[in-house]
Amino acid sequence: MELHIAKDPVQLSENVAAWISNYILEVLQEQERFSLVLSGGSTPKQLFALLAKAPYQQVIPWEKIDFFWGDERAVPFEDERNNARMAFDVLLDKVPVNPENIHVMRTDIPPEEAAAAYEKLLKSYFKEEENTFDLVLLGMGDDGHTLSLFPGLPIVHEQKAWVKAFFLKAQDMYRITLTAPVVNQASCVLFLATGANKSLTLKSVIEGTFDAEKYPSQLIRPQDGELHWFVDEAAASAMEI
Ligand SMILES: O=C(O)[C@H](O)[C@@H](O)[C@H](O)[C@H](O)COP(=O)(O)O
Repeated sequence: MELHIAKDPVQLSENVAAWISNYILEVLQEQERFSLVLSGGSTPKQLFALLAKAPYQQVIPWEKIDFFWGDERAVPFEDERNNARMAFDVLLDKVPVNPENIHVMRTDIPPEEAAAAYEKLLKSYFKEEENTFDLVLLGMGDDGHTLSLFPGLPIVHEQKAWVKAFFLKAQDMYRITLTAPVVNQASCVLFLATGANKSLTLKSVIEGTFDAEKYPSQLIRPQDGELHWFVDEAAASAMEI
């Protein structure tokens, strides 16, 4: 695991944008297409906005990227809580992407059907490849959740399925989410976390003993890939380093 600490959220977004852009260009020297998983939540918004502007808008070969999502709130696309909607508003509507390469988790059909359809899509996209996504962007909630893997829920123990839907009582909505097993087959996973309100949880996730039931973010350990945490000083403030 590699930890990158930035001064504040602005510097963090700048560092991550530069890092991602280099990584995409490097990987595309070896292969034709790049698979990228976008995250929801508020932290990546600033990053997406940067990527939509110069120099990244011009430098990144957007047409070679296949876009996926880590999780989705089962609300209509028009609803501002919809993760895909945020990515379109801030990034995808502003860069030269091919709509055919954007793979949203559908919210216009029952959540279980959407999860099954997404799993089918991923299995056919990755076929027999050893690794799945080239890059997965993730966020971490104050409670240690990532994706829609919330503390204490059965989804945390999923070993087999790549995508699952379930009703999240606490938010009175269905969630559709990738599971830890499919993310752990990715070539590279990058967590973004900012703010003092995440500091104690971040310390437990990174430096504490393994307790995935309590801190689902600990489930993310790519078997054969890289794991990077990009955090700001406030989020890192409780850690030993
Ligand atoms: O749809 C979601 O809610 C997420 O994808 C979720 O896992 C998110 O990444 C974290 O909750 C962090 O969110 P913030 O960046 O808003 O703190």
